[in-house]
Amino acid sequence: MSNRRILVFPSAAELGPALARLVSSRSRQACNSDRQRFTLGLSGGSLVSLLSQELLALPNLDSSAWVVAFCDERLVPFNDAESTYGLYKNQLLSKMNIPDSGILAIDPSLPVEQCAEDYARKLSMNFPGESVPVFDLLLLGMGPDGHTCSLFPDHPLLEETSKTVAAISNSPKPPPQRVTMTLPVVNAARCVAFVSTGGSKAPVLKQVLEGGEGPILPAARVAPSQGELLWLLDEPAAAYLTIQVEKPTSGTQL
Ligand SMILES: O=C1O[C@H](COP(=O)(O)O)[C@@H](O)[C@H](O)[C@H]1O
Repeated sequence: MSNRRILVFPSAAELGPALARLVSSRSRQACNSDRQRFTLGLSGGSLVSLLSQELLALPNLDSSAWVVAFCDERLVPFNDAESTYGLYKNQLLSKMNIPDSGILAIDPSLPVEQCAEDYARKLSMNFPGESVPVFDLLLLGMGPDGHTCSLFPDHPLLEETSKTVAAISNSPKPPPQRVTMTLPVVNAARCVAFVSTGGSKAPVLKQVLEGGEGPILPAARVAPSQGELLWLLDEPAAAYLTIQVEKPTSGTQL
């Protein structure tokens, strides 16, 4: 896996600024390319506060040409504490200069299957000419069970090949109803970066990154076909790894 890099920071406090530099550098690259815009997919969970805090600390971050979508979303009203969009709206998006038309959120008033179809339509309209949307950067998290987006171990959605967005009604992690990007979208991205911190992730990270006897977990199925794959970890999360990792310094290119 030559396009995979595993970067281990002493703590989340050191990882955070590097994550912000990654977003900012990929934004610059994309906005300066023929595409003239930066397409970013966000995940929920522990990423929300870390990313929000670090991006807002960057001086002069121009997000006027950003298109932001959500790698997965929980089917709850936006004012529910479980709404990923709601959390980002309060903590980050309301403080940036992204045009409203550049924020692609689900319609939580719809039944879950229709909500997934509606969200797939929104993605498709914003990626004209692409049968599978190709994002510049997808930021992913991973649960202690190895799930990423709302793709859970042993779930049939892992085998989805025709839809870009799928509905799930029986998520083992509450809330049960969610919509999620599928693996074809994740693996089409130009860059996918996982962010994983804390000792509770150490056992599953070993299984995902080093393999072994167990089943192939959802996060281990993320392997962008043309793009790069970055794992940004802190030392507690990386504690059980025996493979070679990078220990970044302030000069490390991301
Ligand atoms: O439920 C979810 O969990 C994953 C992992 O979250 P974390 O709090 O363990 O980092 C997250 O990436 C996903 O977006 C979310 O819906």
